[in-house]
Amino acid sequence: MQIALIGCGAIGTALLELVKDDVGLQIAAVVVPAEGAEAARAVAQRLAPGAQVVQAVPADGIDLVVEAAGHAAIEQHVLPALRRGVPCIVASVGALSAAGLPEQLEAAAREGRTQVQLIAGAIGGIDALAAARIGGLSTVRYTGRKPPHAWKGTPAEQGRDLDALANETVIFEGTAREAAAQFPKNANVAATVSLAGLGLDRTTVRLIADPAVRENLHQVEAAGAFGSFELTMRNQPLAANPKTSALTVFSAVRALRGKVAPLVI
Ligand SMILES: NC(=O)C1=CN([C@@H]2O[C@H](COP(=O)(O)OP(=O)(O)OC[C@H]3O[C@@H](n4cnc5c(N)ncnc54)[C@H](OP(=O)(O)O)[C@@H]3O)[C@@H](O)[C@H]2O)C=CC1
Ligand SMILES: O=C([O-])CC(=O)C(=O)O
Repeated sequence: MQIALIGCGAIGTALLELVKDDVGLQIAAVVVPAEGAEAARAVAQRLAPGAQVVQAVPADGIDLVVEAAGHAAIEQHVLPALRRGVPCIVASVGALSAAGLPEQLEAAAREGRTQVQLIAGAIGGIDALAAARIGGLSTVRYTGRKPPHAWKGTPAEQGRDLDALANETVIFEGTAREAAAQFPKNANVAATVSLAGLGLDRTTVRLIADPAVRENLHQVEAAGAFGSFELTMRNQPLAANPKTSALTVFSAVRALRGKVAPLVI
């Protein structure tokens, strides 16, 4: 299977490392902005020597796209690929918080007679939540807790010095839609939990900067006709990007391998 990888940052690089010896998965293209091409070329040379580094998904010869780039890449690269009939795996699930984008993705996939797959990424329990939704859910609450430095470059910095935080601090409370829009690099999980469960506007979200934690913690509490569950993930962050959990990479690789494996779980 010939694959185009969109993004060659923390997730993209770790993904290339993991799939470099997978016989059925050939990375044919790495798609990055022009400014990032030189750095991506150095990574590709080492981990995917057969790949071309380009600014758009090649129009021909690609069987599958995997996105690990950021919200803007969905409109820029994923929608056109879907319309051409290329299936896409998406990590930047928070992009679907933009009004109309879920419908656009569905329309593009329908036009191309293909599918877009949103990965679970840094969170577990998505299978249980999506199944529970069929019986009816009453509440879904998500709490994301990361060390203060993981919130740098986000609205969490407004009015506070993250380096000086002595106690856990709630930096956001609201809906999953608001969280995903305001924290595009930190609240994709909030969007994923909501899309699998009660939706972007009925899922309540709390985001916390906590100097007492080293891992990225994700907690989901859900209740409905199925019963209830509470889930806590204590994810190791990637060294290359403390905002991103290593599990996100494993989740993307699992999705890729699931496309070629004879038995899938
Ligand atoms: N579902 C989940 O659980 C999670 C999802 N994510 C999503 O994954 C994304 C990537 O994470 P991570 O690898 O840690 O981020 P990085 O910032 O380390 O890497 C992002 C990469 O994407 C490239 N890029 C940015 N914009 C575009 C674009 N429009 N088209 C093509 N390439 C682009 C960047 O290039 P350059 O450096 O040149 O800008 C860089 O190579 C996050 O932004 C987030 O949306 C992250 C964590 C969890
Ligand atoms: O990787 C993580 O821990 C989660 C994350 O950044 C996100 O939800 O966007």
